Amino acid sequence: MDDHTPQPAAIELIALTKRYAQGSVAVDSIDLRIAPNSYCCLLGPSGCGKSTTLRMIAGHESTTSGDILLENRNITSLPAAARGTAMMFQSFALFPHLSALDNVAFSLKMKGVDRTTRLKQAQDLLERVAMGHLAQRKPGELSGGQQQRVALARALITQPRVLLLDEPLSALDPFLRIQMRAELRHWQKELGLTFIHVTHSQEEAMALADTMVVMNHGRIEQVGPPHTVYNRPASEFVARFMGGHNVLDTTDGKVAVRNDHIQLAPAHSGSGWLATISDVEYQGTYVLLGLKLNGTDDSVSVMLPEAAFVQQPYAPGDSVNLTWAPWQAHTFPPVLDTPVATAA
Ligand SMILES: Nc1ncnc2c1ncn2[C@@H]1O[C@H](COP(=O)(O)OP(=O)(O)OP(=O)(O)O)[C@@H](O)[C@H]1O
Repeated sequence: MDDHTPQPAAIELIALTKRYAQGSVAVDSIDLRIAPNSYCCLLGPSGCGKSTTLRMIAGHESTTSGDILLENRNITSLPAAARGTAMMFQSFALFPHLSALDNVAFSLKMKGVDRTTRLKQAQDLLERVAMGHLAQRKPGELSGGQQQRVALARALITQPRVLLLDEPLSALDPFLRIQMRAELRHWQKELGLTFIHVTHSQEEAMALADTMVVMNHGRIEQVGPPHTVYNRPASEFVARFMGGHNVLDTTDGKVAVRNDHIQLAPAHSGSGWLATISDVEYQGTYVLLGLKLNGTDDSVSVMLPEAAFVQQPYAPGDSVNLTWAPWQAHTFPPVLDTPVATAA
């Protein structure tokens, strides 16, 4: 292979489609390439098809049509255990009555690997995730973070090329969730594997992903690094779904303006869009203002740094002028029939 040969994608989806018996299309002919050794988050509202996509990659759900390639190998019809993928589930789904060691060794036991070999491999993996000293503990005797590491070791024992994570953090309390996501990111880089993580949380996806895949109604709306998706949303849906944006109808068509890119001034002070403050929410480092555009039912949100708010404290009922720099009004690219969704 010469230096210019592109590396095969860790996972490539080609026109992947899932139609359930009742006729509804859960995943609608999606094309996607996921780069090797990357953290990819599938993100979207409930029902957009992200879990179905993950389950098809895992082999836990049949495909209606299309192909799934793992490092250029067509795995579409292979059983789950033969694909080179492993799955980590919500809340880690450890067996409560088994020790950490037996949890990790479990799938080797199912494969008929002898006891000495499987326990040795399980112990080695627990050492790798810094859990060797707690191998005999049961899940109930471990912290959330320790349980996550056992779940990771359990998923890794089959030596997958790609780890699939289905909302692994969603059942945790907010504090632990933030700690655990930092750990997941650390382990992905440390192990040099590709992680594909399904979440409905924009914040989680932005914190974790090298590549975000935003889905809606079974289709891919946008693929890209978090910074690009946030600053250059490909559609009105992405701008609204990612949050932090106002979608405004201007003479140039619809534009997205970040709520921290809108300037406020008292209404008598110049030209701009006239609005009335309806809500003031103190959030610590910033203050979030809700406004109604005068003469319309449209709402706008504006985020002010705390210091700016202290200098000019606005209150519900105040009339203000809204302005933004022209380069901070993001227009949407024309809609393509077939979304281009290449991340590798
Ligand atoms: N077994 C099934 N039979 C019929 N329809 C299904 C089945 N599983 C999922 N669906 C439908 O397929 C669509 C996509 O579902 P999917 O679970 O992939 O969405 P999701 O984005 O993961 O949502 P959530 O975040 O709520 O889990 C939904 O409309 C759902 O109702």
